[in-house]
Order: sequence, then C-alpha cells, then structure tokens
Amino acid sequence: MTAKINTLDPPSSASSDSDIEIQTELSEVFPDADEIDEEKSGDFYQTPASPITVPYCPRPASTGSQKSPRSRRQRTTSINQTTQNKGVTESILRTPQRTIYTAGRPPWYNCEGQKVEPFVIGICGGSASGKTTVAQKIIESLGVPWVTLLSMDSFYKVLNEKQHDMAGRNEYNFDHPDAFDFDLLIATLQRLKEGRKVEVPVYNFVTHSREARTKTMYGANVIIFEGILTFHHPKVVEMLDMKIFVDTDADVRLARRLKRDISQRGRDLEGVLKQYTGMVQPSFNHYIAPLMSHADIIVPRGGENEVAIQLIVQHVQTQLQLRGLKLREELVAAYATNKQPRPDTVKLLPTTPQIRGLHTFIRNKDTPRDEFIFYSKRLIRLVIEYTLSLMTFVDKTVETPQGVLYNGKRMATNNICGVSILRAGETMEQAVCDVCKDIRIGKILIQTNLQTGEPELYYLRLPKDIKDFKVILMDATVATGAAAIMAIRVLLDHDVLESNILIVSLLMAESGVQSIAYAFPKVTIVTTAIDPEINGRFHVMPGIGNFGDRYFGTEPNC
Ligand SMILES: Nc1ncnc2c1ncn2[C@@H]1O[C@H](COP(=O)(O)OP(=O)(O)O)[C@@H](O)[C@H]1O
Ligand SMILES: Nc1ccn([C@@H]2O[C@H](COP(=O)(O)O)[C@@H](O)[C@H]2O)c(=O)n1
Repeated sequence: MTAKINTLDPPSSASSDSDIEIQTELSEVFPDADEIDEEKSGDFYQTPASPITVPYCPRPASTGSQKSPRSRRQRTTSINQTTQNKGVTESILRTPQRTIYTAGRPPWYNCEGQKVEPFVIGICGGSASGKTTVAQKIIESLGVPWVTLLSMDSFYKVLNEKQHDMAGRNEYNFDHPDAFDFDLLIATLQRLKEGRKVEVPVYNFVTHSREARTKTMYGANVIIFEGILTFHHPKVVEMLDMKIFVDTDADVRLARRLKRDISQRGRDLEGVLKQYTGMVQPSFNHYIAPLMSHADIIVPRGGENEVAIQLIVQHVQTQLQLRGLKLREELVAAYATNKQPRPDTVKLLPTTPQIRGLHTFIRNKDTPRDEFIFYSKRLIRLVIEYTLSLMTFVDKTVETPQGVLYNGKRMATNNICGVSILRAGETMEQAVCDVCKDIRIGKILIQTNLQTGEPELYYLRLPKDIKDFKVILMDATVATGAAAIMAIRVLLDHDVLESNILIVSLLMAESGVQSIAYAFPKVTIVTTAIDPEINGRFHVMPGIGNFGDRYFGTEPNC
C-alpha cells in the first residue's frame, strides 16, 4: 500500500517547473489533473482512523470544464486496499497510475507551531525473520492517519567494481555493519523524526546497487524503521521510542530466504546457500542476535504472532493519545488567556475610505455573487500589491526614451512564489500572477475534519526549490489561524525560511493574527482588515461569511 507523490500540470497562469507532493483526494480539487506518475512516487503508509469525506465544491464556471469527482472516482479501476480496523474501512482508490487518499494528515505540531515528535518504532531481526511483515501488520492495525515505513535496505553502500564482482559471486558480506551507510541513514532518520521531507535511496537487490531515482518520504505520526542491524548504531537506538526484535527460527528464515531470493532477488539455489552459510548466518550470530538485548519486546514467529502485534499496537495508540492535540481549541484558549499587543510583523493596509468601501460591498450579505467577486478581486489586487511593496527594493537607474536618466528601484529578488491555501486562497492566485511575471504557484489543500474540528492536510504541490524563495502564502480569510499555521508548518518542513514567508489575507480575526504571530514571530502577516472576534463556530465576526462559498457560489456546508 503506497501513497503517491507525483507530478501535475501547474496552473495555466503560472510557470511550469513545479513539483508535486502529497496527494489526497486530488480529484476533489483538480478534477482535470494529470495522472500520477508512479515512477516519481514515494512510499508511505496511511491508515486513517476514520473515513473522512472531503466536501466537493465546484470551481466557478469561468475556470473551465469540470468533471465531477464522482465521475473521476468511477473511472478508478480498483479499490485495491481495504484495511478493516475496528469496523473502520480504509479505502485507497487506485488506478494503474494514481493513488487517491480519502483522509488527510492531522496536525503534527502544537499550538505554538512547534513540531510534536513522531513515535519511532525500530524493528530488528535476522534476514527473512518477518520484520517487514510485522511492520505492515502494525500499520494495518494502528489506524492512525500517517505512518512512514523506512527500511535499512535503502542504506546499503554503493559498491566499487571489485565489491560488485564479489557480490555477483555471492562473496560480498551484506550482513556486516560496514555494508551500510550509517551516516546517511542517521541523517535521514533524524530529518524524518523532525517531520521533514527526505529523499530515500531506492535499493535494487538484483543489481546490488542504488537506483537513480529516490523515494520522497515525509515526517509522520509514527515512523517504523526496520532492518537486520537496526539496533547496531547507538545514535539510531537513541532515536527509537520502541524497540522490537523479531525472533524467528533459523531454519524458517533460511527457507523463506531461499524462496524470496530466488523468486524476487534474482538469485539461484546454490548462490543463496553459499551466501547464507558463508556470511548471513555467521553475521546473524555475531552481530544481529546480540542486539536482542536492546529490545523492549521480542516477537517470536514474526507476523504470525497476533497477540504480540496487538500489544504493540495498543502501546503505540496509548502513546499517541498522550500526545493528542486539540489545536483549534488550544489556539482560541491561548488567545483568550494571553492577549498581547499586535506585533510589528502584522502589516495592515491603511484603512482608507476606498478599502472600507470595498469591505462594505463584500461584507454585505445582500451583495450578489457577481459583485462579490468583482469587489473581492479589487481588494485582492490591493493586498497583493501592498505585499509586494513590503519586499526589499534596490536602486536601479534607467534611461528614458528622452535619453534622460531616471533613478528608480527594482525588487531585490525575483525568487518569489505564491502558495494558495485551497479553496479560498485560490481566488488570490490570479492577482499574484498578474503582478509578478512568470511567478510559480503552489497549492495546499487543508480541510477541517468535521469529527475532530482539526485542520487536516490533504494535498500539496509546491514549486521546486521552494526553500530558496520568498513565499506569498494566500488565504482569503484567517479565523483561528489553524489552517494558516498548518500551511506555514508545511513550508518550514520544506526548508523555507520563516522570515521568507508572508501570509496574506483579505480579512483576519485578531485571535488568528496573534496565534500566527506567536507561533511564527518571523512570518509577515498582511491583511486589509482585522476583526475583533471569532464566534463559537470559529467564524470571524463581524466577518464576510464563508468567502469560498460566496465566491464560488456554493451552498454552505456543501
Ligand atoms: N508468517 C509467515 N509465513 C509465511 N511466509 C512469511 C511469513 N512472514 C514472512 N513471510 C515471507 O518471508 C519473506 C520474508 O519476510 P519479510 O517480512 O519480508 O522479512 P524481513 O523483512 O525480515 O526480511 C517474505 O517473502 C514474506 O512473504
Ligand atoms: N545486494 C544485496 C543486499 C543485501 N542482501 C541481503 O539482504 C538481507 C537484508 O534484507 P532483509 O529484507 O532480508 O532484511 C541481508 O541478509 C543481505 O544478505 C543481498 O542478498 N544482496
């Protein structure tokens, strides 16, 4: 079961070299999106605790033809993974080229924007003892929305010619610690633990080499790291919250290995036996078996051991519950108890009669949709221009057609990109494209889980090398700041500098402003108005209503 990372066409208004990341319910957002390229995909596991339906809200008619997500779903060829978990059915819809998820990623940080570390499970044991099988069973039973499985196999060193020849003769010792690139392994695990994106090498057992492509993986609520020498390096052991050793009889391991290596790893009987007796078994005795002493839990018989797996799952679930978050409520409560002066990072457009006039149109519940769109667009244009005015400018002298010099200014950097928080933030994209020539646009879809009330990340596509950019992050309105904080967290996890992020909105609630500013003091917050309150349903008061619904002409709670 894999989740896919893939490439889509960029929006027509933006330049083309964007890349793609997490894909969930793509068809809900981009009914006409390209198919996902499996080759460019990364693997992670996702086992939502409950099925979550993303409400579909159509785009305005002017955005071109739309296929309904239903019809898109009907065109999927199979539902090829169903995880029964306490009566909950997970559906991952998969075509030959795409995987679509029906659940999003819950927050992985606290209300201060700081990341909550994932629970890291290490699984160690002899070759073919059933480590991967145990990992998969844990994932299936866990029922948490975001689990990453990392294998030590990905970190086999690249062989030189002589070593490669030895491997071909089954004489290279792949079971010795020296066979692994521990530096890369530790750095990768550390980044994952920090919730950051990593590129993991893809290992080919047939050719004994790393493939050219890598797998993109993400931080998660739970990370499972499995391999024959998982507990060998003290730095790795330190990173593990739970250590499992899979203890399967040597004859069973040999039998499984023979079958697997011949059918899947391009080996013959003689070669497997030579490698096994010469290196695999001696290394097991010398290096792997002693690692059992590090284990918190020893699982005899591997994946067959349902009792052990359920005990592990219960423990992990308890640990995750202890770290459980009620982010939106916490944000509101933190604001209520700790109101602070508005920080300098907040850039409010001067409240001119013109701005108030535009607000009067869009706040009026009786304004018809076409006028709402018209006046919103004007306000959007103003806030985007104002945002650009906050960039650094340097002197630039040009010669006019009259042959006279003009001492002007130009923006210090062209490295600016836009990222919209879907759905409402998408309404601001055009203005950014109109004022920044060839700007690249990314998209982040965050939806509120109606059961938990928490924001969840469903989809994101970010421009390549976003870490080198100033990012104009767009959302039409900000209430509690929960979605904005999640989007900022995503950008930070992609190594964007906090000081390079500008969150831009038409309207914000004071509490949202403070929550963002408190969590991320270096982020610039730009808006045309700040309203004093949010109501019990987290709506800005007096507010605009649901901006997306009014702009796109969709019913409330569609
Ligand atoms: N309980 C089991 N019964 C039969 N075959 C199994 C069992 N557990 C694992 N296998 C098979 O043995 C091989 C190795 O299992 P795997 O879980 O990949 O082990 P490891 O990750 O420790 O190398 C695989 O081909 C797998 O399908
Ligand atoms: N080129 C390689 C690399 C590794 N091996 C063997 O794989 C085993 C580890 O993988 P498991 O899935 O069994 O944990 C290890 O015992 C190596 O001998 C290989 O044969 N060729």
